[in-house]
Amino acid sequence: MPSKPKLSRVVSDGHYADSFEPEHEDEIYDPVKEDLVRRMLSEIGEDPQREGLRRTPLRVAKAMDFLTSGYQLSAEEVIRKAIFEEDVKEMVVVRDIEFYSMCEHHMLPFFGHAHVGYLPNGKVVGLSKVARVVDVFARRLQVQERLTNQVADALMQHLGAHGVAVVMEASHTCMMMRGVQKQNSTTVSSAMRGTFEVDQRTRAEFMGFLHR
Ligand SMILES: Nc1nc2c(ncn2[C@@H]2O[C@H](COP(=O)(O)OP(=O)(O)OP(=O)(O)O)[C@@H](O)[C@H]2O)c(=O)[nH]1
Ligand SMILES: [Zn+2]
Repeated sequence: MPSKPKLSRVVSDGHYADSFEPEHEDEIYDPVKEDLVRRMLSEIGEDPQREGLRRTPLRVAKAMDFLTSGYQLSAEEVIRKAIFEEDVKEMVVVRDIEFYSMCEHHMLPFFGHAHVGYLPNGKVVGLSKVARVVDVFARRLQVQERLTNQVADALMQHLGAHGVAVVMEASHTCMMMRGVQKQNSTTVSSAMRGTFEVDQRTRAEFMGFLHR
């Protein structure tokens, strides 16, 4: 019988995570991340070996990979795949795109809706790609303002639009579950590029689409 792999390693500066002996191969996904989670569980006074927590490090590692998968993606690639030449001159708005991100200060979720508008310059982009670009940047450690700017800049740059407008409205769980503990505040951020930045009427038209 081959002996079971024993996962015990130096996590950082000489500290060892609790040793863990998986019963099945499929209990391992990313040993380094799982060791870190196991150590965190121990540090908060939990028993990482108890039944309910045995697979938690694996689940957390997978969840973290998904929630930060935006680092592996490029907005340029997403957009490049679905640009169509089209003689459209009027504003296109994709609104109420839900997003989930994580604040870089506490690594706690913030979530809400993004509204994206652009003025085409001979080209339009597949609508789903607008939502995908939001996810590319949301699935990283963020502050809301930078997220808003990155979505606007990526669309402006890779779509060659006359202008791009992005408004994001979000609830920050680091302000709800801890800290100042305000349950009902939402944060609105905006980024205006090109025509939206310089022409008040264009901006007002966009804002008009957001009020139903
Ligand atoms: N501008 C901005 N601030 C954010 C965002 N997410 C979290 N923060 C804030 O980042 C700040 C970090 O402040 P610190 O004083 O270093 O951290 P803290 O002691 O945990 O602060 P409190 O949350 O007030 O308890 C807090 O005011 C958070 O509300 C964001 O997306 N944008
Ligand atoms: Zn935070």
